[in-house]
Amino acid sequence: MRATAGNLSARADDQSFWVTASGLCKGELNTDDFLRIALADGRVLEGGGDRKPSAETAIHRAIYNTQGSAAACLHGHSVEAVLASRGRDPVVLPRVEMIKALGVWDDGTPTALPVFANHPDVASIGQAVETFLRDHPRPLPALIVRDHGVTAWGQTISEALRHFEAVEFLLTLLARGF
Ligand SMILES: CSC[C@@H](O)[C@@H](O)C(=O)COP(=O)(O)O
Ligand SMILES: [Zn+2]
Repeated sequence: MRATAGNLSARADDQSFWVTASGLCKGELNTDDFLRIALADGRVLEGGGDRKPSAETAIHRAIYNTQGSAAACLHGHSVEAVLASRGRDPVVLPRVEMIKALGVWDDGTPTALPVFANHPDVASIGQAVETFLRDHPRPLPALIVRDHGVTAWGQTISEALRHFEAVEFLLTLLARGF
């Protein structure tokens, strides 16, 4: 998570979630570096002090508001995500063994990762994500913002990390010409 890129969140209860404060190095976080956000309207409910919530909080909120089972969302940037998201919409993940880490076990399950435009106004990305996830009730547990990076989610932090790492592996295959 180079140069303060990335943001991490976990659902707190059925009304709110914790998200990393904006602009921080993710390798140096402590418990003061998280803010609790209202799912209903994005207001800061707790924590942070002089810190602001992640600039990409709206994307996390869209996921929690549409994926009832999502308890953690992880966002990062990688060279491979930028390369693989260029010229592909959606990004169809290769059906190699690692696809099973995303819960894809048969040929009938689509492996298309939705691609969202990297609008400067992140709220509009969040709106696009919410609209897509409401229209696609059984999506892959991840999405990609073009020229930017992946956000993956899961029912636990560990599962969200597994999904994130699996997507990054599969994007690396595409970026390397698979
Ligand atoms: C290195 S700038 C990256 C940011 O613009 C953003 O994309 C990001 O992932 C981190 O934003 P943040 O507000 O710190 O959560
Ligand atoms: Zn980002």
